[in-house]
Amino acid sequence: MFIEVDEHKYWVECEGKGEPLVILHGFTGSTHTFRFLKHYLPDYQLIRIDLPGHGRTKATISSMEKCIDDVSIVCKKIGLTKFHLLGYSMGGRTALSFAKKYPIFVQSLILESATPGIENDEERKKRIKADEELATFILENPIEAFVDYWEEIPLFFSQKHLPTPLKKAIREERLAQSREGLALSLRTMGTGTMPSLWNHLSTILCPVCILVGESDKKFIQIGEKMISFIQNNEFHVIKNSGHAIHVEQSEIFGTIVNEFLKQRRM
Ligand SMILES: C=C(O[C@H]1C=C[C@H](C(=O)CCC(=O)O)[C@@H](C(=O)O)[C@@H]1O)C(=O)O
Repeated sequence: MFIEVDEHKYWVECEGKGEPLVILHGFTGSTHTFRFLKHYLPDYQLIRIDLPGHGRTKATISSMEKCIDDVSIVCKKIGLTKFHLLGYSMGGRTALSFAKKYPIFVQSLILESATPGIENDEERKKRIKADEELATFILENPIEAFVDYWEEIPLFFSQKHLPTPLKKAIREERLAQSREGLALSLRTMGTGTMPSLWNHLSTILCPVCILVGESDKKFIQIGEKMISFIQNNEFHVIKNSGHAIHVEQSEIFGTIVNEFLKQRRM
């Protein structure tokens, strides 16, 4: 269904019964990304939202702040006052930003391969420049050229061993995104553009489950640093997986999420 927030229209998929879990996909993803999770979470109401620039959502977003404000209104409009929140990569950055600003909503937080942003000003400026160059590349080339590039970044090397049908499905989801939407996402909600949350992690008081892939060295380091600031946390390094654990180790991912949620019921 579409939920309107000002002039924006968010595509939201809701299914299942039980405690609510709001799920936020990653860059190039959509509500399709986590549809499989219903098989591992039969006792939950799953709410998947297409983030700005992705899927069927129509939102000329201006910032991460505006995105999480919109998400808060979407959740209120569908009757959610308290929910578990799961985010993957870009969705993890968004979930963390949301939990910092709207803690009253968040029963527990699950972060897959997520960063709280970039603390160092010089590093942040470099990332903003890199994301701008990527956004320009996306707009100046066919979507196939971007997806060809994106599939080859080191973060996804471990996906090369995946079964062909699964690789095909991931590629098709990426090809289905609009170039304008992806560029908008990078320019307005990118890792460098978003305000760094590093100095705010200690204010996150809800239970936090952090998952990273064994071969994703960058995000293992980020996760290990994050848990030193987050009071109530559990940290999982998933064997035989890279950045997209939910793809590479779906069963382990679903089992950990289900176990974590069962111990944090409302
Ligand atoms: C390449 C880096 O950052 C990008 C990688 C992962 C994030 C993501 O959401 C990818 C999801 C996917 O394609 O499966 C993306 C983001 O957070 O927006 C980052 O731009 C990196 O080395 O940090």
